[in-house]
Amino acid sequence: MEVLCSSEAEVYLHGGCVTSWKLDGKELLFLRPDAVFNGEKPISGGIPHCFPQFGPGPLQQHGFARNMEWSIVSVENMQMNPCVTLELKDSPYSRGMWDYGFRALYKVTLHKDTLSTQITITNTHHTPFSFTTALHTYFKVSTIFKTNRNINNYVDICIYLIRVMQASAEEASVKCLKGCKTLNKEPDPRNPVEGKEERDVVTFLGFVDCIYLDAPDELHLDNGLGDSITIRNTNWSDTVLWNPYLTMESCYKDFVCVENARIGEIELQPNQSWTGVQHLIKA
Ligand SMILES: O=P(O)(O)OC[C@H]1O[C@H](O)[C@H](O)[C@@H](O)[C@@H]1O
Repeated sequence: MEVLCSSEAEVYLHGGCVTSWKLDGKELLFLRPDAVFNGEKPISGGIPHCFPQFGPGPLQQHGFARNMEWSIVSVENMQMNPCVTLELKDSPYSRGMWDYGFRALYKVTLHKDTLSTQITITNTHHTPFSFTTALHTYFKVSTIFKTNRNINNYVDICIYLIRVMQASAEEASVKCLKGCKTLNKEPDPRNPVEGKEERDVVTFLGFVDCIYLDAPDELHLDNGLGDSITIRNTNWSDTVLWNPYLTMESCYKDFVCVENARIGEIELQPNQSWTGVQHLIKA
């Protein structure tokens, strides 16, 4: 997908995953170095789906939608903005894990400065079902710990200290979460610790795996690379921040996940639908 040569996006049918969003050639999403595109596992990076379970829970971590092949329903040009709609339906594979009929429609629209996604889940089963879900968006960032050299001499120490002093300009941060109730999944994801976010500006200075309940419908991400991205949503009530720190030593300095999520179960009656909209807007 491309808009007047200034913005581009890439979408894979495997997992219905947006893997790239570039403005003027600059990538704003992140693909982990362990990402593979052979269909053998979910694509690690971009905007993977978590459905029908955010997790942890009885199904595999983050559910099966990110493992499955989605299909194209339509490709349109909406007032010069390319738009692709993908579909995922239950199959013997999904029924083996979650025995319900469903239809997911995922519409991805690329505007000049905005990447918009709309997901609609419909219950096509004859009984109600419940699910949790998220868009597990990986953003490319810089953190203050990023240094391309080992700190082993006086010059390196000086460079490192200068970087730390410049941290406010160079590190990724998220604004607008102050006051939210938090469920910190560290140290035990199955028994999250309740709390409240007191910071105006949330940074990623170590391992982060935290749910923000009833988060605002607009957040601001500073990626530490000179870009400010507004994350606006409708119906995605919760937010999850994740950075794996040293558990992913090769790449933790280069991305953060800011995930629009529904942590509490959504129940759908037969033929009922739920829709969540996300806009990523480069300021
Ligand atoms: O490695 P994955 O299965 O993609 O999951 C990566 C992470 O996703 C979310 O942000 C969860 O809150 C984390 O608990 C989980 O570790």
